[in-house]
Amino acid sequence: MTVPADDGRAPQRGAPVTTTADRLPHALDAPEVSQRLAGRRPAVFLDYDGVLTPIVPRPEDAIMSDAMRDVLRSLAARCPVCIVSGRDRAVVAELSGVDDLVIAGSHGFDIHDPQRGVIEHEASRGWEDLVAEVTERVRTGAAAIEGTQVEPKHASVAVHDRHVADADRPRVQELVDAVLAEHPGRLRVTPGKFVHEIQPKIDWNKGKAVEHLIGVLDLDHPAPDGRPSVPIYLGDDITDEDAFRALAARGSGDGDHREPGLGILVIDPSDAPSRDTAATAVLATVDEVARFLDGLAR
Ligand SMILES: O=P(O)(O)OC[C@H]1O[C@H](O[C@H]2O[C@H](CO)[C@@H](O)[C@H](O)[C@H]2O)[C@H](O)[C@@H](O)[C@@H]1O
Repeated sequence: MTVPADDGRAPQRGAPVTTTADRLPHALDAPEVSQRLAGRRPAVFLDYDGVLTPIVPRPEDAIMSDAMRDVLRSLAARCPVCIVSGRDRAVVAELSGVDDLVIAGSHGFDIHDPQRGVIEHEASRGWEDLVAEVTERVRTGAAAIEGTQVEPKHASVAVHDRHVADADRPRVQELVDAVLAEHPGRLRVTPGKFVHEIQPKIDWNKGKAVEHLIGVLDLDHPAPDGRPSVPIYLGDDITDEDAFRALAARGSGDGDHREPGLGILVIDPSDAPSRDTAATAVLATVDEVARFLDGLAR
């Protein structure tokens, strides 16, 4: 359960506090961030689109810059770094040009560590036939709607409507609704930017994936140099709020002595001032993300 940050009530113990984007401090100079990091080692979880690359009109053009790749390499030499994306894992690896980081693709359903191989979890399998059937259904249905782009993934299928005429957008929604109705209770749609993402209806999300990774990577024990790790998650989408909430809920008392994490929302607050968020701080652009990560790497 979440409670608003400033409604006059004290936050409930264990409940992540939410606020709006326009009230978040800026991560590059927020005492909330520097104090939380002091004497600790960051463990960094990064969304891809809108965080490591700017949002662009076509998904296949979101290629990570050489400068961002250099920043990630420097950071990964100092602390754990994982990419947690809605995209297919192989596509993240290709677009980022990075093959030595942990990547959680398909909204955290498909996790791979270059050292450990595929990281299994409770939602790792069981939905393959459903996703294959739905992908074909969506491909067929979307072919009749000009401007749609279907993106098949390991554990979901996305239908983009950024380039669909406004008059035709309701047809995309109708297609999505029809597909869901054909599989009652078995599918859900996750929100995104001009995209409908159809997934198996399983209690798994980026927040659960991050918690799972914290366990598998042993991040709740001190680093080799003795410092505790502070998990930090940077994301821009509504689906990233699951990760912000998961990190904010840590270390809230009642025997939970884990280091609380930091959520950093990547959004220009003037674009979405009233966006509810469980993040602790904000960065406005991908360039600011690079500066922030570069600071962590030093
Ligand atoms: O979790 P993320 O790594 O942020 O991925 C979220 C979705 O990103 C991609 O779509 C979005 O970015 C595209 C490129 O900038 C843009 O053209 C599109 O309109 C956006 O929706 C990706 O294609 C999706 O599969 C991801 O789920």
